[in-house]
Order: sequence, then C-alpha cells, then structure tokens
Amino acid sequence: MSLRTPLTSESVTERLGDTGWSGDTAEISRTYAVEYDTAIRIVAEVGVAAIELEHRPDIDIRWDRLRFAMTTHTAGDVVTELDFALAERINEIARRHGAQAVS
Ligand SMILES: C[C@H](O)[C@H](O)[C@H]1CNC2=NC(N)=NC(=O)C2=N1
Repeated sequence: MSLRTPLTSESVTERLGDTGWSGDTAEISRTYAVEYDTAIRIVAEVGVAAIELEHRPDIDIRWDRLRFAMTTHTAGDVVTELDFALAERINEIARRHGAQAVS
C-alpha cells in the first residue's frame, strides 16, 4: 500500500482514533483556539512541514481560531496516510506553541 492509497472508512475511523482530528474518507480537520500572532507562528512551521512532506493543508487563520483541513488531491480528494502524517506533524507543532484544540 502506498502513502497515496485511499483509506477505507474503517481505516480512517481507526486512524482518527486518539489523534484529536475528525473527518471521513473525504477530508480530516482540526480547529485550535489560538490568538492570531501564535497562529501565524504555527502556520509558518506547518508550511515548512507541508513542503517537506509535499502535502499541503487548507488553512483558515482567524482572530482567535486556526483550522487545518486535509485531503489528498492526487488520490482523488480522498484521505490517505499522507494526511495523517501531516496531521501528526501539525499536532506536534501546535502542542509546542500551547495551542488548545477545540474540535
Ligand atoms: C507532486 C506533488 O508531490 C503533489 O502534487 C502533491 C503536492 N501537495 C499535495 N497536497 C495535498 N493536500 N494533496 C496532494 O495530493 C498533494 N500532492
């Protein structure tokens, strides 16, 4: 199985497990309650990780919220292991900046 193999619904449910992310076979996402300046610092590091992994999230930066959403476009806009690999990097970066997940 390659990193870009579409995951089944059962696999996505299992992988979501205790990651703190939510979603389905089409997309996974997570929202943090974090003030803008810290969000920008987090996004800068996530950007580096995304380029390194060649896997790019959708990012919504607001006054007091930061949301990431991922799908694998080259697999047909479905969730693959690449999405979970990036999600784990985002979890680590956000944790290091003390960002509180809200969903
Ligand atoms: C060639 C390059 O690795 C691909 O186009 C990458 C770029 N970044 C990507 N990001 C996301 N989210 N999905 C992809 O399928 C994807 N493919």
